[in-house]
Amino acid sequence: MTAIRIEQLTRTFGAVRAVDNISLGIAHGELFTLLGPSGCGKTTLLRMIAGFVEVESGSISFGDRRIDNLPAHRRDTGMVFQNYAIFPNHTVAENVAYGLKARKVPAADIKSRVDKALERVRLAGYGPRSPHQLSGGQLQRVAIARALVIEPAVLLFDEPLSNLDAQLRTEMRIEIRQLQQALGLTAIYVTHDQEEALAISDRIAVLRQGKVEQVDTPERIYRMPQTAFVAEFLGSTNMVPGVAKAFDGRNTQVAAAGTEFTVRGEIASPGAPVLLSLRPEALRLADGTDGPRVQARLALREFLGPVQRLHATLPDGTRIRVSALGGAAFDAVPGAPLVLAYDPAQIIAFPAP
Ligand SMILES: Nc1ncnc2c1ncn2[C@@H]1O[C@H](COP(=O)(O)OP(=O)(O)OP(=O)(O)O)[C@@H](O)[C@H]1O
Repeated sequence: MTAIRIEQLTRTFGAVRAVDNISLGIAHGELFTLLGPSGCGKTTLLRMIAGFVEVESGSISFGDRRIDNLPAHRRDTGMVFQNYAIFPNHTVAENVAYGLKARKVPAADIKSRVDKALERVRLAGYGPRSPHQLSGGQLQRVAIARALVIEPAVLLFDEPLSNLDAQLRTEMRIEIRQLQQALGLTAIYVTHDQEEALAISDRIAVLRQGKVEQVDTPERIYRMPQTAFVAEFLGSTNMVPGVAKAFDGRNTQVAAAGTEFTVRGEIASPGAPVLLSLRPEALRLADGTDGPRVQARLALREFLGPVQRLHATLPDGTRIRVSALGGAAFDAVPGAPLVLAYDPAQIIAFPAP
């Protein structure tokens, strides 16, 4: 059953179409991420769902109930903000109790619900503390407890981890995911961090200039991007322009970078300009096994521990990055010839813009 249905939602600010005719369906128990670069409209869309930004046209429904005409406090959502939005002069317990008091929950129930929510975010016993006695990660957990305690139908996360340092971010995103799965919560999560989106989402909507570019599982978004924008935004890739040549019934040859690439499928008619996305991990140092390959030269090698990043120059001078496993014996010096092998199914072709 669809938990959230967004239909033809639009919001403009002056000349800017922040949200431009977006339609999406989100399932029960799904962690659904809105991902995109700054200004793509993800925060505006989240705030329209929360009720903080007015809907201009279109509709939002939770189950079979239309909610876009309700005030924010009657929408049954809990929101976790980027800046935590914790009241500094109230204790942790009072902060968590806030939504329950506003909903006139009897005092006797408040304490047990607050304790349970703090336990869920691993802060049992922290209720009497003052917020300034907590670390950034603990403050964000208080913010999550405060959103959870009202048992909302939908949990909304607005870049919840962007104020935390890198290590805490990766720890907290696992906590959020585990909590969301354990409680079976439906959640919408806004981030501009592609790794975070890939790591925690059931599905991701990539937004660009107020429109949905692609909606898919993390794996499909990464492996089968439908547009060059999605391919470039998620993970690093090498974009190489080329021209399609013949299709042999299985693969299309593409002239690019002073050489030829073999790409799975009939990607374009002969003579059509294309853009190839070559993920660094889709190329490897040829080891004598079969498969198509291209000649290159080593420009630079970065040793990164588990992997090495090779910067290679293709015959026309185009520079690409190639990931090689860190353990592979490799002692070539800059200028040395390299033979790069690849699987034609791992090269994605887009029509040239
Ligand atoms: N209240 C507002 N008044 C005027 N313009 C706005 C307002 N809110 C958002 N915008 C504009 O709408 C567009 C989308 O903004 P939004 O904040 O939704 O993007 P975003 O993807 O969340 O970006 P960021 O990651 O930087 O927060 C931007 O061009 C922004 O300047």
